[in-house]
Amino acid sequence: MAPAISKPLLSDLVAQIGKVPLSHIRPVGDRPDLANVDNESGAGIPLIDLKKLNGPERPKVVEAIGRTCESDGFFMGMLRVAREFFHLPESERLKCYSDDPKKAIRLSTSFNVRTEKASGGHLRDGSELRALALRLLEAISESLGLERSHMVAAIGRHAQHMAVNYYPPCPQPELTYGLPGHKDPNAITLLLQDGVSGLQVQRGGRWVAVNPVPNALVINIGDQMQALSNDRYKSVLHRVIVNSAREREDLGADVLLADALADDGHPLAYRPFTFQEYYDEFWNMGLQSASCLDRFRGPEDP
Ligand SMILES: O=C(O)CCC(=O)C(=O)O
Ligand SMILES: [Fe+2]
Repeated sequence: MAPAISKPLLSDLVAQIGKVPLSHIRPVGDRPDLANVDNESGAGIPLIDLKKLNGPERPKVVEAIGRTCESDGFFMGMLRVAREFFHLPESERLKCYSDDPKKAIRLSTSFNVRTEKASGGHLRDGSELRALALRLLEAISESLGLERSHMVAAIGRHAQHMAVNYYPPCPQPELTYGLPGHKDPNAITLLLQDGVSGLQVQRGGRWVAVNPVPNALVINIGDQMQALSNDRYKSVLHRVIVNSAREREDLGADVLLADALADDGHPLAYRPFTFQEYYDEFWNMGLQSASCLDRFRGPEDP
């Protein structure tokens, strides 16, 4: 039987009332300010041919990955799954509903429904992408001047989350978000967007649109990579805005860390912590700030 939930799913609510429900309207100071988004320079987010990691040009690709991890934390590397799922009858969709953000497979309506009022429809679920993520971790190790296997070994046991995010058309996109500004808590995120824009990254204090490039993955560094690289690589603030004309979907795969610890020859910026500790803190703080890395700054015993 479908679980009883206190809030209707947002996609159904919007279709019924044709406007953003009051509960989902953001305070005036916390709205997307759509007129003030840089839609052009997102083209400057590097497009890297990952196939070349397997050939003679590997050193150049590794260097390009390192450069972009140090500056933007974002680079670029289609699906009908979400649309099919979200067009199923409500009773079928509710079978997947859970408000527990740590559950690997769940239907939800925001980043953290326990604390957030932001809009969105998300089917979080959890293969080939893992293999690519591990190859990227190898390239990232090399870009930091480490052995190819360093990051994967440092990470040790790891898990992967997969999320299918679905954003229904929103009649008043200026009043709310698809996902509010956040940094990813994991090590690395691989994202396959459909053809609809919505993802934005903060660069130099401005929001820049990461417009979809056909067949390209968007890859971004998360908090664990920032800690593992001892702050050399940055976990980057990003958000998703919605639009009134088109639904949008994407598929994201995150590599999570079990045990994060780094020493690249500099004083450690963070005290040793396990990913479980970090993940608990991240969800408990409820997106009050974009990341909780500062709470893990060390050393523990000065
Ligand atoms: O939907 C997107 O484009 C980004 C999703 C995202 O940032 C996330 O799931 O953490
Ligand atoms: Fe994200």
